[in-house]
Amino acid sequence: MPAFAANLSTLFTDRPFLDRFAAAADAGFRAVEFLFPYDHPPEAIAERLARHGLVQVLFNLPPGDWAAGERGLAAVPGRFDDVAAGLERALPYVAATGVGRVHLMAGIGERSDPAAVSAYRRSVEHVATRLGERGVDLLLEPINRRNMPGYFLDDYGHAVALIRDLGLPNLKLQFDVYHRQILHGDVAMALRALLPITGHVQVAGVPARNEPDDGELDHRFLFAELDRLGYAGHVGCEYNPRGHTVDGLGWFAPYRR
Ligand SMILES: O=C(O)C(=O)[C@@H](O)CO
Ligand SMILES: [Mg+2]
Repeated sequence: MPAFAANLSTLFTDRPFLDRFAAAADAGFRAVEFLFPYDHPPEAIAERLARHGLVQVLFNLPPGDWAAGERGLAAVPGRFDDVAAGLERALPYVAATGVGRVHLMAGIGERSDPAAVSAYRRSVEHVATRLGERGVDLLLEPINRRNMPGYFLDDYGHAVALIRDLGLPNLKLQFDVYHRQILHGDVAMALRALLPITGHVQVAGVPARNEPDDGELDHRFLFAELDRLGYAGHVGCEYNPRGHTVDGLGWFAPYRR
């Protein structure tokens, strides 16, 4: 049975961020992930993890100025220094939480633009190398453009080619089942092919991005498939609940440990 992580940026959002750790633990989760921790000191997050016996499995490196529309800077030409500074800003959170993997967002840009392609490669290589010195994985996540208009990395082929080409042992794919289905479909076959380079899996129903029991995919089949494939990581529950988070956790009951 796969282990599940509550995404605290999308679940339990009826309470302040730091109170979501308790809610996740009370609901039976043993692990959490979230998008960004940077509004809170690293020690405050570490304290909540310890208090509730939770493992931190993932968060994102700083994305630039989100309010201004930035969605990461890795593929934005001329912003390498900001990417490097973002990594330094994140390192105290990596140390405090003990997280084993972080996601680097690519940003807005075109894969047909050679300057963006080479900026992305340079950023990814730098950040992965620095994280590798600390035993931390760097993840790249293809994201569909309906949810994130203009996002550079909206293609599995591009992500996989870069991961294979750089050949860094700690550089891996963030396989978000929701985005995969919207971008390319063929989810189970892609899991089979890409599991060796997959560092994290996330899930949501398609197309509404609600609970995984909702929509066109059979979540029970996919979770069993992850077992058959020997996936040893976590599945991040990155969905927007239909109502109150706890009321929608019926799908989770058979997987609670
Ligand atoms: O949008 C998603 O899907 C994510 O996983 C976010 O972490 C994007 O950063
Ligand atoms: Mg995701």
